[in-house]
Amino acid sequence: MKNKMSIIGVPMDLGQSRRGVDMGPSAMRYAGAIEKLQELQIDTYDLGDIPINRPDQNKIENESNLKNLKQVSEGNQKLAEMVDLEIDKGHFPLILGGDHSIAIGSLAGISKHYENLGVIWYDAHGDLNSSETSPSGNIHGMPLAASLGIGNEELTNLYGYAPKIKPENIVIVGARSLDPGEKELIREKGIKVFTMHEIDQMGMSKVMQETIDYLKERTDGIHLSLDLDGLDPSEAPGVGTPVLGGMTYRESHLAMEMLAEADILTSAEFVEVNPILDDKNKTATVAVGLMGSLFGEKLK
Ligand SMILES: NC(=[NH2+])NCCC[C@H](N)C(=O)O
Ligand SMILES: [Mn+2]
Ligand SMILES: [Mn+2]
Repeated sequence: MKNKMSIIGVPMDLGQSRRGVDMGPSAMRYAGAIEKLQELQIDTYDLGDIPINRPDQNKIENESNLKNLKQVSEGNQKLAEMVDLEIDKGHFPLILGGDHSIAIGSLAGISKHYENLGVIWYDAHGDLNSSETSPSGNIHGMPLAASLGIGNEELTNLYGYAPKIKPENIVIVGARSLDPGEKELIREKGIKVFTMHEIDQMGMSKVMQETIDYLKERTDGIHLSLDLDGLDPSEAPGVGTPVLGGMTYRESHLAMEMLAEADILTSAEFVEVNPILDDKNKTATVAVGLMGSLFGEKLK
């Protein structure tokens, strides 16, 4: 892994309907994210937070059913530019969310640098909806589809090109809440998914080994998009869309340790930390602990 890391906060809460996830970057910084990285001898550049415009409450700004489309795409455009620039400098981008809609901007900025960007989507959800299939109109349920070039053009064509990624370069880990349209897309595109069922049956070690082996041979860079709701809500309660039966704290640390060991990541993001819904900043603290394992912290 690169030894220079750029931290980019994205205080975005407009991709879903529960306020507070905009404070995720602060919560993770407060939980010691920067200090943790410095402890690991990583040259850390904290670039602060990207400004996110608030919607004008007095006017309905778009005709589509996508909530806050304008502000979400504006924020993502800025994020894409910033990520792109940091990679140009040779830095590893670590993005702190914010709701998961920010993956649209992250991937837009990252993917320009790779022919075959791999994506590990660590999440209870597939985030493979489009305006046609979304049950909620929340853009945080759409970033993976948008990056595949599916959905509203303002999202799919963000940063001026589409698609950002290929279906065969994605691995979803921890899925347990998939909408009908998402299941159909997974089947149609042959997207690799390890649901909780497979994690229970195979064990996390085997799941991660297969994920690593699968992506290593077909990609030239790998982005980890880690949604804290991938973990069980008993261990990560501060999320807006919790789903029971998730990956444990230990399984998640093992996954991060295996990624560190394989040394395959070229960028990462931690999203959906909502300190308002949290229990004494527990979820942000878990996120920072996972960053430790992901970036090489050793137990002995
Ligand atoms: N990043 C997330 N937490 N996504 C949750 C998405 C929930 C649901 N599938 C939707 O599209 O509305
Ligand atoms: Mn999720
Ligand atoms: Mn998600």
